[in-house]
Amino acid sequence: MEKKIIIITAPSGAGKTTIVKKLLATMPVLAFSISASTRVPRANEVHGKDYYFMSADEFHAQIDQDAFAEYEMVYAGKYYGTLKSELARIWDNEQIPMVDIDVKGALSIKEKYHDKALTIFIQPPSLDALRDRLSERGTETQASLDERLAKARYELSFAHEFDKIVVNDQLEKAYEEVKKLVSDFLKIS
Ligand SMILES: Nc1ncnc2c1ncn2[C@@H]1O[C@H](COP(=O)(O)OP(=O)(O)OP(=O)(O)O)[C@@H](O)[C@H]1O
Ligand SMILES: Nc1nc2c(ncn2[C@@H]2O[C@H](COP(=O)(O)O)[C@@H](O)[C@H]2O)c(=O)[nH]1
Repeated sequence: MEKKIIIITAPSGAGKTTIVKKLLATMPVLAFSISASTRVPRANEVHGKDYYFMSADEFHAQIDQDAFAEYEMVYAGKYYGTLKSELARIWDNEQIPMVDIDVKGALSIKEKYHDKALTIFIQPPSLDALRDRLSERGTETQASLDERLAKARYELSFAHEFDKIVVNDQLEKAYEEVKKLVSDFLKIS
């Protein structure tokens, strides 16, 4: 099987994880690429399912071993990275990695795998909608919300660096659009 990769990126709160979860539920050929992160797990998050949670020392040891396809310090001094071993695990399983990462990380991984990658930028309808979604998700403090919104303004300017832009105004419509892009890319119906 050809080693393809799908990269979904967006500012925090745009809805990429929601769309990715819906795709994973209907397209068994896709597998979620579990990132490594030094952030604290949220309630209900599971090590080895949502993230490989690591201490900063463990993460740095992985950097020293050149274990990452990409990594970034994304928020609040916390590192997030895509492990090469995770991509290999998914390809070995005859599946396609679905990589849900921040904009800078997506630009570097696109550079690395450009010949086999489909990159999709999920665009929120507005910054106000982004603020509302992050507030309603209930995961952020005022400080982390401000940090994510400030970064979103910058990230939105990179939308055109990606293969496709999908506006997530109505979830179902955005999901169907992404599903069609992925199906066309993988040549499956
Ligand atoms: N089209 C939509 N309309 C309204 N709410 C939405 C829509 N899409 C997603 N949401 C909600 O917005 C919130 C943020 O979505 P989600 O967690 O998927 O964003 P994200 O881009 O993955 O964020 P992060 O990068 O922080 O992980 C969630 O509570 C989700 O249910
Ligand atoms: N560059 C990378 N960014 C990643 C990776 N895994 C997740 N992320 C992005 O981090 C933010 C914050 O996530 P949260 O779970 O704390 O809300 C979000 O934009 C993720 O997409 C990664 O491996 N590399």
